[in-house]
Amino acid sequence: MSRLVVVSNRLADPRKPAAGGLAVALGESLQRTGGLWFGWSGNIADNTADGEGHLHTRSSGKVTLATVDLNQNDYETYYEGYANSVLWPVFHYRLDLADFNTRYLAGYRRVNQLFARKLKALLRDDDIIWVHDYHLIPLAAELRALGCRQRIGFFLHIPLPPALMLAAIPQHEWLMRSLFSYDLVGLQSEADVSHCIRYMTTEAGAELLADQRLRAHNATVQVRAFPIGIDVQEFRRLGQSQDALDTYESVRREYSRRQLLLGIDRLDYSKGIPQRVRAFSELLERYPDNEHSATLLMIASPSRDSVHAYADLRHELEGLCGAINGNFGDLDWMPVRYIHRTVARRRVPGLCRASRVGLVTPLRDGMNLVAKEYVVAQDPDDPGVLVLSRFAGAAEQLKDALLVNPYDTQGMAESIQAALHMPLEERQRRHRALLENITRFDVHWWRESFLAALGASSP
Ligand SMILES: O=P(O)(O)OC[C@H]1O[C@H](O[C@H]2O[C@H](CO)[C@@H](O)[C@H](O)[C@H]2O)[C@H](O)[C@@H](O)[C@@H]1O
Ligand SMILES: O=c1ccn([C@@H]2O[C@H](COP(=O)(O)OP(=O)(O)O)[C@@H](O)[C@H]2O)c(=O)[nH]1
Repeated sequence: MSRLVVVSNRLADPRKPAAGGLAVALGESLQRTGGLWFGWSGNIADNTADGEGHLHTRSSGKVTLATVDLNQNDYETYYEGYANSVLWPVFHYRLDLADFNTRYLAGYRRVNQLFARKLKALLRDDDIIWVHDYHLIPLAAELRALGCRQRIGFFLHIPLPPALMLAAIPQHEWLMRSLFSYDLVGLQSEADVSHCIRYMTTEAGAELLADQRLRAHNATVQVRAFPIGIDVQEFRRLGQSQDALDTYESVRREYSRRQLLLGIDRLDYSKGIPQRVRAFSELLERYPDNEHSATLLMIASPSRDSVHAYADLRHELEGLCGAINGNFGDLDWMPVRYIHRTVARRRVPGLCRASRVGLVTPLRDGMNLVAKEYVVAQDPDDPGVLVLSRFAGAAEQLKDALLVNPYDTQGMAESIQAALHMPLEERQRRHRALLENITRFDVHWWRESFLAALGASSP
């Protein structure tokens, strides 16, 4: 049987839980299949003779982890620069936040070339290679240039925006052309697939063939949606652990007189966190019955904080939370608890189960795994309600959530009020339907269906 080689910027030890959806999902997937997981070590090392990072390998169960250090310049231009100041904002529809600094592209190309060189030395002829996310779009082209003939698939974890938005990236032709070096390109949603096909046919002159295959530049690539899922069984097991039970009990005790609303995100402008706080403020204004009762608990895990837009967001949020607590708070009630810290993953199920409402309100999100985790964590006899942005990839699947528009403050306040007062029977019905979908399309379905399609693609 062929070995699976997974390549991603961010790795996690597959036997240790991690924050960030990609690392969580890939760790859980690789635990099943075994194989090689290659990517950035997370370290910055400037002291090598050739200026190139060392390769480290170690085993973790059935998985070999192979990682490369980056030097400071590459970290700044590739990770903070091209990946997180060009591709991340544009792919999340935020052209206003993009910084098209020409220095970034060189770093992005250099690191993709470095990864290709280091990885090639580890490859076997019959490996199946699965590359992940926007950091590594040109990796297959670099591997092909070095003579690699293996099957290579690509999965994009973030949204793919409409054609004209992509076209704002000065190097969009080069970037999108490099997708033709893959045999299969997987996206999170049907909306992303339609944007990709439209871009390829209108901007790249591609011909659309049967089965969503596109032909251009002497190559054919298939583009399909494979919405990522969670490991439902593993998350349930996590929910039954002592840590999860303790978290649940202590949160229930602390908020016994309150209705808890919960948000868990990386502190990222794509997650719609200020919009959520404004909607909560509107809720208290319009429906005063919630005063002294509703409490918004927001866990905002630090992320990419040396990129300007993230620091700005942090300040904005601190101001908003301070204002709402000042305006509405009382001696015995703080409406918002904002925690700028990562909570250990083992605490996530207990927090979700103790909350009456799960607030997942991104302005754009590739998928959003927290939405799925929130549902799985609920007590089926007395489930909480998921309030979900229609702009999260998850909304294409989770139609039984209360779908909201995060730009509509009033509408979102009304939906939160409806969630807080939803009759038990309706909560149970919605929860059953959501759980069925999440269980059916779990992370193993995602991995198996992507790899089956990659195996069936013409090499
Ligand atoms: O690695 P970081 O820069 O710290 O960021 C964490 C990850 O964020 C993004 O996650 C995405 O993948 C999730 C799983 O498919 C998806 O649910 C979510 O909507 C995406 O935002 C990013 O795409 C990853 O590469 C990062 O590792
Ligand atoms: O403080 C935190 C914040 C997030 N997470 C986990 O990190 C993942 C976030 O994935 P998601 O797809 O929602 O968003 P991303 O951060 O990847 O954009 C989920 O599994 C969360 O449970 C966590 O364990 N602790």
